[in-house]
Amino acid sequence: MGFLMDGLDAEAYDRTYTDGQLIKRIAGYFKPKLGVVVVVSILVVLKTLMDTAFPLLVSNGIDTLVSNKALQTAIWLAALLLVSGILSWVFNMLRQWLTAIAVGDVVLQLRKDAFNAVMDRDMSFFDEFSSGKIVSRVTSDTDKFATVVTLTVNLLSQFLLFILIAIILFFRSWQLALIAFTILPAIMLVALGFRYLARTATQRSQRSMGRVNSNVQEAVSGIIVAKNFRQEQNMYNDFKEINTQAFHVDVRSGILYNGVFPVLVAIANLGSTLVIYFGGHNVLNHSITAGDWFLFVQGIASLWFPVTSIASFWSQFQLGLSASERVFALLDAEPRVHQTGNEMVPALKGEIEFQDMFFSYDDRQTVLPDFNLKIQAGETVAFVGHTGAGKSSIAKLVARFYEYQGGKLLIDKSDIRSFDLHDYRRRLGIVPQVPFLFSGTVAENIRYARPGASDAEVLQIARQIGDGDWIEALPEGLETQVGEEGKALSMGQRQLVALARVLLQDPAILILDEATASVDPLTESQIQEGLDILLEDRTAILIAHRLSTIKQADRIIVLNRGRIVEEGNHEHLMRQGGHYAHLYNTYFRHQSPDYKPGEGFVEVHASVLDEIDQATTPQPEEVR
Ligand SMILES: Nc1ncnc2c1ncn2[C@@H]1O[C@H](COP(=O)(O)OP(=O)(O)OP(=O)(O)O)[C@@H](O)[C@H]1O
Repeated sequence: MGFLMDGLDAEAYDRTYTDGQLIKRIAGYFKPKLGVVVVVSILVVLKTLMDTAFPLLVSNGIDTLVSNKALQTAIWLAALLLVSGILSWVFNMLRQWLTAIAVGDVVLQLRKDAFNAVMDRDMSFFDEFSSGKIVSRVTSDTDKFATVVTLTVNLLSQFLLFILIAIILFFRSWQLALIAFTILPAIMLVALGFRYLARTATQRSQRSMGRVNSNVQEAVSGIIVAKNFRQEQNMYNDFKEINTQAFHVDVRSGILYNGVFPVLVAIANLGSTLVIYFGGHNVLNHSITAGDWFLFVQGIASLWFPVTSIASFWSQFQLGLSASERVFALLDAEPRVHQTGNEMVPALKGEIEFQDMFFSYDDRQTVLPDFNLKIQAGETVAFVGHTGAGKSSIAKLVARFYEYQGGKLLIDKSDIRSFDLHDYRRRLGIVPQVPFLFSGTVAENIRYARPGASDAEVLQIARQIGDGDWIEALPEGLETQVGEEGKALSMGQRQLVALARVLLQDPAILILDEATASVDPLTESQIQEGLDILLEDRTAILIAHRLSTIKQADRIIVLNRGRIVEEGNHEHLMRQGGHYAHLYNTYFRHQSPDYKPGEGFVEVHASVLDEIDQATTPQPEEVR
């Protein structure tokens, strides 16, 4: 398919299931609805019987009328046709109604399972897969799953009709039935060949739609940046390319789907021609009756109808089948973080120890080659270092968001892998660099840490930070709506809410990825006060960007390319004239209260400067 199909390959966590496996899995979802499934099956049989009755009644009616030309027979025939027509309609309606209810319930369950699966995935999963694609798996793919089930019920009903009519035709005249069936191999060949082509076309079509979705989602999320850099046209160009690809994929699928139907109808018509010709002959030489001939002409149309109509809704069927495949692949995705036990973590002192840790996100780059560090319970440790040194990665490992490949991580001397993760994370407070708030009020967001907390507790916690002045500044105090992702609050206010939230949680270990965004001096001092309270009596890992926070730490760890190059407190490290002194000159000097441009540099040893120069020169990628 060439460049047109670029980017439409399967995701790393996609699996290929056989149709049999998929149908078995779908059937599994219907197990709790066995009662409804049985009733629907009975209704399908009843409706099919009523549909079969029509050609049978007319055929027998013709023969009866030929031998006994009574008006009463015609009236009876019409009445029976009417009754069978009405019953067929009633059975069909009930079947559709019950199927819709059962399928609706199953989709509800499937969507819950898909959502839970997404919630359970490790952070590496979200790094690898765009939110747009994940969203479409939980929403539209589960909907398409419903389509496949409804179509399967229709298909079953049509095949039942096929079998019943075939049996009747063979009973009436096996010779004519054999003639009618000569076209079966050709029809099967085309239908089966099409089935494989349709599967590929449908998967491509879904993937291209997934690309369109994630592109739109990313464009909307990053609109501020795009506008700021006047990149609207480039974004439009990217979208145009992806959208055009989706168009080409759809056109190809359309040609395939619409091309096969006329071929099947032509073959079926050939069968009808044969039946009309040989049937006519048989009537003339009295080997079958006129009624039988009618039955064949009428029956043959119904006979091939299921096979040809499969082709017409095969596209939807395939769409549903590959959507189910994508949903099941999401449910079955292997976790990357492996726990060896599920010990409960009732309380923690907060001692953290990295032993010979080796960590990389992927096989392209090593982040921590051989990391050793012991953080005492209650200690506040600030990590500093150039961007990409591995500071956040260390915090993410303590939060057990990612799997490490070598060494050990001990919490209170127990292997982190032995913990029940949900329980462990309850002892962990995380303040991310960009605090995320959920739509709702400020109070609801603070209460997120402990849903059972009373209004008074929330208020008391909020007042601990900056004497509660920040709450007074909010238009409706704690009842102020924060807007989507907290966008109705200033960045400083969002940070204060995030601090209050962790304060309410009262964790044993605090991880603070300090915001780089500058806030006004008043908010800064409020945040600092909040931090003072937060850091008391708990272990804290600070990914520090503010000089004031760094100075608060008991120990500063200077990282360079995943290795500890210096450690100590601010004064000690400043005197050393090493990496920290260099970082101070570069990042922190201007935050000093007595900062004057061009002044206040501390001396850095020439050997350290050389080392830094070498480190910043691009090196071949380091991979273990
Ligand atoms: N999710 C990820 N997938 C792959 N590589 C990653 C991921 N997150 C970080 N990295 C890489 O790991 C290395 C360490 O990143 P990390 O975020 O730990 O650095 P940092 O010291 O916290 O930097 P900063 O101060 O800029 O946040 C970097 O080279 C980065 O590109």
